[in-house]
Amino acid sequence: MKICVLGLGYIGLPTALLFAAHGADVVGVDVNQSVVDCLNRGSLPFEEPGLGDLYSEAKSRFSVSTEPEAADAFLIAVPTPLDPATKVSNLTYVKSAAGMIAPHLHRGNLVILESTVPPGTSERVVIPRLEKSGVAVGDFLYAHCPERAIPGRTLSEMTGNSRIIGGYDRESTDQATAIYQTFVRGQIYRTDTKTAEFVKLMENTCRDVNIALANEFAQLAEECEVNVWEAITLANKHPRVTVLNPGPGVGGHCIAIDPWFLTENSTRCRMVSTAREINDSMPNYVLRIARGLLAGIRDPTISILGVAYKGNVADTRESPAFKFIQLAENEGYAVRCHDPYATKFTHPLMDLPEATAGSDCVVVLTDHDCFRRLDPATLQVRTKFVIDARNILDHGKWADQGFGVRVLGDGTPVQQTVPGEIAASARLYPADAARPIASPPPSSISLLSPNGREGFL
Ligand SMILES: NC(=O)c1ccc[n+]([C@@H]2O[C@H](COP(=O)([O-])OP(=O)(O)OC[C@H]3O[C@@H](n4cnc5c(N)ncnc54)[C@H](O)[C@@H]3O)[C@@H](O)[C@H]2O)c1
Ligand SMILES: CC(=O)N[C@@H]1[C@@H](OP(=O)(O)OP(=O)(O)OC[C@H]2O[C@@H](n3ccc(=O)[nH]c3=O)[C@H](O)[C@@H]2O)O[C@H](CO)[C@@H](O)[C@@H]1O
Repeated sequence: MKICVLGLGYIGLPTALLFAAHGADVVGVDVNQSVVDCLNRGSLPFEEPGLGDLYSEAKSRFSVSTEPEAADAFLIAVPTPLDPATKVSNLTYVKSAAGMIAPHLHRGNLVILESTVPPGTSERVVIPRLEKSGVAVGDFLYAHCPERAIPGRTLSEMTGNSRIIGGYDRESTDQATAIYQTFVRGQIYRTDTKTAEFVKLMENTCRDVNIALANEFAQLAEECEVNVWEAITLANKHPRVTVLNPGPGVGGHCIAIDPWFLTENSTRCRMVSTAREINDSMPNYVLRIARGLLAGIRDPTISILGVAYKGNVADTRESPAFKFIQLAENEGYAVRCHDPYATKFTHPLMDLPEATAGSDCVVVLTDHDCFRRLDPATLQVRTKFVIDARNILDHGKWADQGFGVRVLGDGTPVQQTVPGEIAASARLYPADAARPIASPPPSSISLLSPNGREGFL
């Protein structure tokens, strides 16, 4: 079996390597020459736990190119970004990938779309472009097989998760199922292409709405001067309640985008767009807290800890840090950023001492594990304020070092946080107490539920 995988990013590369490691001959195709050069040098274009070992294992059956070639199966894993101005999906890359496959497509070949797309895209956009080959769908096989793996645990989820296979017809579903069964240990569920497209978007929209609810709870709790972290922990003791974690906003290439794909053609949606609005407003809310702390300080400097969209990853796509920084700079604050994982960002990334030197407020935006262990005694700040927008720091330790500690959702009225103090409710419910961990989590796990339940990431 020869498989041609178009798009060697966070999804396409691990998928291509898994196929190769399980016996297929794989040609990985990427239009970005630097990705191809990087792989040809034997390096990886990004980091993901286990990917280096998998690359070594798969190397002998894996080659890379900027052009597709004839194969038994083609898999499309190219980006599907959101147009920021219109909030409509940008299908340019998917269209181009289908157009690149067409000249190589033959009767009996299988084409799989893994990219996340609005419902109906396979039928309306992808299949017609593939048919320009002169082969009609039915004579070639087609399936939409959305990816569910979570960055930071991509390989274990790609192999262990259940999958949805949405075939154009029975034969397409059978063939696609057979290919995935070479490495997927999870259950495979069969459906049609449009339902598969819809299911993927529902999954991420469900998560976005639930995070929005947690973020709204955080704001409501503060209005009531209640610590939301304690409240969530207790609410989650109910057997049928699972509240997620509030935070500074929702980023990444999926959760912040896919709800718009689901609703882009709808005139009915209310809850989905409201959830997007709430999550997108969280940087404003965190900045409001900073504004309260920094009032009266001349030429204030904010130090951002974490610009990646979530803990223990380098990816900054759609990170809430972008909006927070832009708002902070518009407010007249100087901003200095530190992130031990991220390499690409709009602002210079500094090491920790440089990013915090002379700072008036440290703001934790990303839940990298290394921040949990940070020793505040080593920081040469000017004013000792810290805002923990992820509830991950050892708050007692920071307060002992003279920091005024403000945790997102801790219920402290802004004006009551003074240097050297920790909010009473935050002291009552420090991060470690709020998130008991029964056994050490895998290093890639960054978010634990307040009650430490599995499946909470
Ligand atoms: N990253 C995730 O966690 C994740 C999870 C599930 C689903 N998805 C979906 O998978 C798709 C890919 O996402 P990603 O994060 O891997 O993207 P990515 O940006 O990491 O990688 C995509 C790659 O495709 C290449 N490319 C663009 N056009 C091409 C073409 N015509 N032919 C060949 N290569 C081309 C780009 O150069 C890039 O290297 C998206 O639709 C995304 O929504 C992503
Ligand atoms: C349904 C689902 O699980 N889908 C996953 C998701 O992967 P992801 O990495 O984008 O997802 P998250 O980890 O949820 O992060 C998103 C943002 O939400 C913030 N967040 C999270 C939890 C919380 O309680 N409070 C928060 O504030 C977090 O910091 C970050 O900014 O989409 C992928 C692509 O489709 C899927 O493949 C993958 O299965």
